[in-house]
Amino acid sequence: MFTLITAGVQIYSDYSEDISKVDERMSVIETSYMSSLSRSLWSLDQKLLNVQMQGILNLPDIIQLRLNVYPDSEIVLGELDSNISTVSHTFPLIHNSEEIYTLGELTIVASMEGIYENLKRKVFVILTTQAFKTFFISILILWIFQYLVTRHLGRMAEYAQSLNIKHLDKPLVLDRENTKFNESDELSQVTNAINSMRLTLIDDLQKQYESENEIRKLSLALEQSPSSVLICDRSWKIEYINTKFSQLTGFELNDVISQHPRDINGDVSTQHAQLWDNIQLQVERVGVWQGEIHNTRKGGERFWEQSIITPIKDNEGRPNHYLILGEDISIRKRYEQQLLRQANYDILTGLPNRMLALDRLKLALAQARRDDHKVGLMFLDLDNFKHINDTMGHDNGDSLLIEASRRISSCLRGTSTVARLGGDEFLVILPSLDDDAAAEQVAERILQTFTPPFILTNQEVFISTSIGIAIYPTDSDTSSTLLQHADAAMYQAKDKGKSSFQRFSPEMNQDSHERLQIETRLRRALELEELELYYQPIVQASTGKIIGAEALIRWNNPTLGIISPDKFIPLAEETGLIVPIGDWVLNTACKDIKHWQQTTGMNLTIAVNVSPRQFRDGGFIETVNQVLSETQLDPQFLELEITERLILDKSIETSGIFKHLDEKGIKLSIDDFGTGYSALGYLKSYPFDTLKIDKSFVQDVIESSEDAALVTAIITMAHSLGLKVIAEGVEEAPQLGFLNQHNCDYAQGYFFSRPVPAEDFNNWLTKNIQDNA
Ligand SMILES: Nc1nc2c(ncn2[C@@H]2O[C@H](COP(=O)(O)O[C@H]3[C@@H](O)[C@H](n4cnc5c(=O)[nH]c(N)nc54)O[C@@H]3COP(=O)(O)O)[C@@H](O)[C@H]2O)c(=O)[nH]1
Repeated sequence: MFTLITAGVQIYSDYSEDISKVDERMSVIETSYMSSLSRSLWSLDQKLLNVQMQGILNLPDIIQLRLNVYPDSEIVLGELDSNISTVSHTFPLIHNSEEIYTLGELTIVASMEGIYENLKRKVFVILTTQAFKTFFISILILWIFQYLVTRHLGRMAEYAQSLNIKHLDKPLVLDRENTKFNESDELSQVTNAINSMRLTLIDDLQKQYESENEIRKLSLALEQSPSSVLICDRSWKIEYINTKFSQLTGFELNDVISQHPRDINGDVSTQHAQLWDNIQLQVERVGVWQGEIHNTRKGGERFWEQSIITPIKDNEGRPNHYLILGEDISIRKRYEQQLLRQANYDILTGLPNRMLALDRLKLALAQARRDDHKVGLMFLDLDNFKHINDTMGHDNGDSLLIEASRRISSCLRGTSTVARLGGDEFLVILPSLDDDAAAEQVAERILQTFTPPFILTNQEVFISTSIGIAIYPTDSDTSSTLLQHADAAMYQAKDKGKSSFQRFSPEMNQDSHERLQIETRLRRALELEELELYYQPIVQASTGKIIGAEALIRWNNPTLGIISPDKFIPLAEETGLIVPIGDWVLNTACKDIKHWQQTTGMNLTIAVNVSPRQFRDGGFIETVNQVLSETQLDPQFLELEITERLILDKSIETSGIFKHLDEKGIKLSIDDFGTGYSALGYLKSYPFDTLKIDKSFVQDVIESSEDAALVTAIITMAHSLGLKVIAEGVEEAPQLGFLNQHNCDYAQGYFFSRPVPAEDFNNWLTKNIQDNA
């Protein structure tokens, strides 16, 4: 097109040039001939006129001359062919003298044929050359375009066609060198665009893969969720249930699809409908509902479900689905009910426990206040229960408690409450009493029901109970004070000689207060360093030479003064405080005896008392090992004093502990021998080294022939079993004489020394060594 236009322009320009040549010729004729023609005409010189006109006619392209001579003659030269194109110019012929005369006019007709012929030729030549030129240039351009562009476009097209999800690994690379000139040309741009599209595609595919994985994972999680899952549409119509839901309820999707979750359990009660109205309202307003629903399985079985219901919101935050997560909590519910029962009832006896008893007491007091009645409160504690429990074992102890609770209950009216507070303590609440005497009558009846023996493993056992009574409103109008008063009265009854009841009187408060005070202060005695060890020497009976000492604890409280171990050890045992206290005693005693061994160079033994409660504590052996390793005391110089009570306590697995202690080389002695109730067979079965004759026998050994016989028998028996014998409570020389006479090995008592603080013991030790040197 461009070539055609330029060719057209060139042809037109040549044509215009040829035309202008004609015009030029005309103007040459005008300037060259017109004045001479005018003169020839003025002078009427026809010959010259003809010559001049012939001269004009001979000019190129001029084919005809028409000379109009005014007024009416005309001279025509040349032929005019009507088939050819002409152009004519007419020139006036003017004679310019003094006056101007227009003599005629000359019309010159020029043929255009030459011009047209010339034009045709030129058109042909131009078009032909242009066509060739265009053709070759086009070929060249096409080739260059093909080399530089088209083949790359083809490569791109081919790449784009082969581009699919599976073949995204190779980038598009053009078959050309990358130079700085082409690095940002269109092909590079397109290539980069395709490659970045490929990367975006890879990225998108990766994301799609990840999100598909995520969706798959989530849907698997939903499907395999241990909770039941139910999804409803925005109108609360079920759309989806997971496997757990089907397992839990027995319903398949077809059973429940499009139903409201409220309706699937078939409960048409208004209460159930109300619950679901509340659930929907709360979920829509608050965004979550949590609670327990009593549901029904397909088979009709009821179960408790813990549910969480939340909306699933769309991107605009509008709920478009609802998610119901459920968990079968029937077992937990049952367990809770059981716990509730356990929380309120004593498992062993089935009686109300302390918590429920206190509730009932408060209720009884409120009612009595309203009705202006009295309430009787009895605190019962079985006498010597601990001994039975320790000696006959816990199973027998349990049977005894069950039978005791049965006997107590049998003495009461239906409106009364008997509760077990723990251990061997019971509480009886007598509501709506008319007078104080009524409570005492009940107490009397209870005491009587304890008269017949209890049968424990075919053995008759006599057990009594001590009862403390407090009356509302006479003794107090609050439940806690009434309880304290009944407790104080019970202790008084025990002190009175057991198997009795005692009405509360204000003086009793003092005793129970004291007990409480001791307990509270004992808890802090260790950390306040109020405990101290006293040492009492143990000597060879024949020479009086020291062989060791017994560690005896003392409690020196700034407010209560020196408190005897008899008073606080039982309390420490009851409360469990004996474990940390016993650990402290063991550690201090081993440390002190190690010190005296080092200062005297003697192999002194330390005897330490161990309570059954310490044995029951799982960490006893570990504590002993740790103390020995910390104090570096050789185990053979530690003697643990164990009472018969421990041996007879079937609830403690003693033999393993004894075995371990024995293997370790630790000495074991049986303390207070003779005060126990049981057979002596155990002496053979346990690895004892020493037997300590109780001081009660030693003290009367001179006056009482029975005690003398007993002491003699014990020494003989112990020796026959390979045991050494220590006689405790030796206060007088005759007692020592008797013991020596009967070959008692060792002696301990005021005769030698009272238990004294460590410093005094150290002095005594030094003197004893000097005396026996
Ligand atoms: N579990 C622990 N029990 C301990 C510990 N320390 C002491 N106790 C026990 O407390 C009970 C009372 O002890 P205590 O008041 O120290 O009485 C001891 C001696 O003082 C006393 N004794 C010693 N010689 C005589 C004497 O000649 N006459 C006399 N009337 N009394 C004397 O005997 C008690 C020693 O008893 P025993 O242990 O049986 O050898 C007492 O049962 C201690 O066991 C402790 O750390 N842990």
